[in-house]
Amino acid sequence: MTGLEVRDLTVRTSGGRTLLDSVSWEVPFGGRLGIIGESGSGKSLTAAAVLGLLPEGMTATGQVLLDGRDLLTLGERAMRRVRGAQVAMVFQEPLTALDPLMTVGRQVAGPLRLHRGVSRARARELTADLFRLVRLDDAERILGSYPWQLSGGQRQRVSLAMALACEPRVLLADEPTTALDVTVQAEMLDLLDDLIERTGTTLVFVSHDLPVVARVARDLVVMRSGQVVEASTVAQALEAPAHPYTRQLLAAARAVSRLPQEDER
Ligand SMILES: Nc1ncnc2c1ncn2[C@@H]1O[C@H](COP(=O)(O)OP(=O)(O)OP(=O)(O)O)[C@@H](O)[C@H]1O
Repeated sequence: MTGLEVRDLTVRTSGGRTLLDSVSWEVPFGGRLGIIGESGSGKSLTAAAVLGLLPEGMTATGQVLLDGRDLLTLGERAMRRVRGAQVAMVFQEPLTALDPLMTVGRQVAGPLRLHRGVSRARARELTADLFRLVRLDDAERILGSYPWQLSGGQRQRVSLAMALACEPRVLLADEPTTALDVTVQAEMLDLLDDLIERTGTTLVFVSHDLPVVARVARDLVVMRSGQVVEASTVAQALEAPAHPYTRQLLAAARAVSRLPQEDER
């Protein structure tokens, strides 16, 4: 398949605990997959395994096929070329991804120079373009700002710009809007939706929040205790969830009334 395919991905701790148990899913290039599940279900570990960033001591078996090439077999050097350039990631809390001691302009320009081999001046221009792309007003000022000088929403836009800098084929987003307030969250999701649409980037969006996933994803994988319990489309899961756990997630989302009730749709 041309796309990203995870096949029988199993992750164990050095103590032999199985954290991911034969996880399989696929997303074609240009597709949008949402991975949903409660805290501890294995969503973040799945993303980490795809990027070759599992914590020390954990081992992964199975396959992570990007356009048919198994990323699990690559060494660290080869994986570093995949990360950022082919599969990029946006994290829940941008402060963990951003260096507090470096201006955000330099943090985005750095990988651009590395991966695209452009001059310092060109990298700065491209970074300003990216900041405008993620709708950061006053891109010039923001280039010279440190992460702590920006709002949470601005920081998340910067990390999105950083992730998109090398025009990755796949964008992995791990709860990228959870730390934001509801209005900023909605703006970020609209922005992400628009950018994905325009650039044709493949999206894998990880969240515990079904309404959020429903906004940006088309296909859906539901995880529980390290396993995939349901794989369908978002529309189908909202219409007729097959697994009791998916029904539970749906009921919980409807209880906080951010999804239409059945009789309203
Ligand atoms: N470094 C680690 N060492 C040992 N166990 C871990 C480690 N990281 C995660 N786990 C365990 O792996 C399981 C899956 O964790 P994971 O972080 O992938 O869940 P999640 O679905 O992303 O949850 P959340 O929504 O809270 O981020 C959990 O049981 C967790 O306790």
